[in-house]
Amino acid sequence: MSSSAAIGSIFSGCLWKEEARVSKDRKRGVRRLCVRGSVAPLQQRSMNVQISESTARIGVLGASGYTGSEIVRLLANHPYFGITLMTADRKAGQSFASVFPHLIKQDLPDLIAIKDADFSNVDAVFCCLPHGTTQEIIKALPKGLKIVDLSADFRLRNIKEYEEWYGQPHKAHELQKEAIYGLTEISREEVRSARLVANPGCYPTSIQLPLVPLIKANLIELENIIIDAKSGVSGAGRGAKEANLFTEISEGIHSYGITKHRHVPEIEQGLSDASETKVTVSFTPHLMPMSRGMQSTIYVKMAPGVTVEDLYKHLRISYEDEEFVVLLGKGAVPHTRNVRGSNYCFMNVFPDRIPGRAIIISVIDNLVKGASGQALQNLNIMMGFPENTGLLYQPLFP
Ligand SMILES: NC(=O)C1=CN([C@@H]2O[C@H](COP(=O)(O)OP(=O)(O)OC[C@H]3O[C@@H](n4cnc5c(N)ncnc54)[C@H](OP(=O)(O)O)[C@@H]3O)[C@@H](O)[C@H]2O)C=CC1
Ligand SMILES: CC(=O)N[C@@H](CCC(=O)OP(=O)(O)O)C(=O)O
Repeated sequence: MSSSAAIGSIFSGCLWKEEARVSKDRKRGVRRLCVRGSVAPLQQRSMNVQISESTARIGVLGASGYTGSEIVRLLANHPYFGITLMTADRKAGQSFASVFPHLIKQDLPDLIAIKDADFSNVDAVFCCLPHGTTQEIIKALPKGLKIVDLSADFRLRNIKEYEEWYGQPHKAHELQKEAIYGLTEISREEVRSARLVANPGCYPTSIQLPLVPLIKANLIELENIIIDAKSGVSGAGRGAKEANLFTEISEGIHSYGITKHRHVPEIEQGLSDASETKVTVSFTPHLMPMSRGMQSTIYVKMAPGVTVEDLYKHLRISYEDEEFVVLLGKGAVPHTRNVRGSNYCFMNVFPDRIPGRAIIISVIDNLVKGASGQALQNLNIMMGFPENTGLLYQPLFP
């Protein structure tokens, strides 16, 4: 797809009132959503976005997994992206609807093995594969493709650090240099011109969104950042594991990866970039008996003379123009259930009872802002579309 055939300029923050129906663009082999709709500008911030009438052809690698299927769900409301390729491993050869019956209404290609994939029919891919399998697969993809990789394989700039924390050799050093870390609100401009985006991990997304602006503004101390985080079980993927059985997870919570979780270097990389000095954190994740959702509770010491009101004001200024990051009203507690199924990050900041300290709470849906939603936000930017396209799903409640 080329976005050069401009037919108009639109506004960022558009609210699409959609009437969608599925049809098939036979010439391009795209099964797509045709959208008739009107654009209601929410903010008059013209971006002169180049809109083409043609639909970008999307491949979803690992479509039989949780993040892959979440991409498919989100693309149901995307007017410019149509899925032409879906791959699986064990489930190759099956229809997508037989693996995910809840998405039966979408007209989709069958799941095939990556070795049988024809990429001549694809403009961009979402790579939703386990880390460790991804580097060689991406290395072999045609060079013209835009790629958003949801795995951890290209998130760490320091190859040695990757090899240490992931316990395996990195197999695509050159690509690592090219990859842009796609925490959208923080690195939007670099994402715009990227060919390969490393989509952040779910915990690092929920943690960096509040901390990066506060660190950049020197409002918090860099020592003694303590992060207590909790995730729903879908964060562990769909593959069967004894530790993730209902009987192991329900009616209890437990910590895991204490001091050793793979997201530590990713969080520290982002916070160190923000402060331009090495930052270390204490990070302990927990598994919660819920299918989706993530909360990070972050304990920080404020810089001398700084108050919680200063943190609040700075977060408000940092995110007031952002569609997906929401600083709640003073005192309101972010709940994971209030962002479920949506691309929102809700956050807030509270005074600790210990003077000089603050408590920050950030919640996301691990599968949306923590994975597939942010991935779509990034690809929209890479392809020149408004970044909220297909992402205005409101949270599911209850
Ligand atoms: N779940 C989450 O909340 C988040 C996940 N991520 C990352 O996104 C990636 C995908 O995660 P998720 O969707 O949860 O994982 P799943 O285990 O649910 O899905 C993995 C997908 O990859 C396919 N697959 C597995 N092994 C191979 C292989 N060797 N070659 C080709 N395809 C393979 C599977 O196919 P099949 O099922 O047919 O065997 C499946 O489609 C991972 O790297 C994960 O760490 C990132 C942020 C959050
Ligand atoms: C509940 C659970 O198990 N969550 C996963 C994190 C999911 C994620 O973001 O994983 P990647 O960094 O591998 O992409 C974990 O802790 O490993």
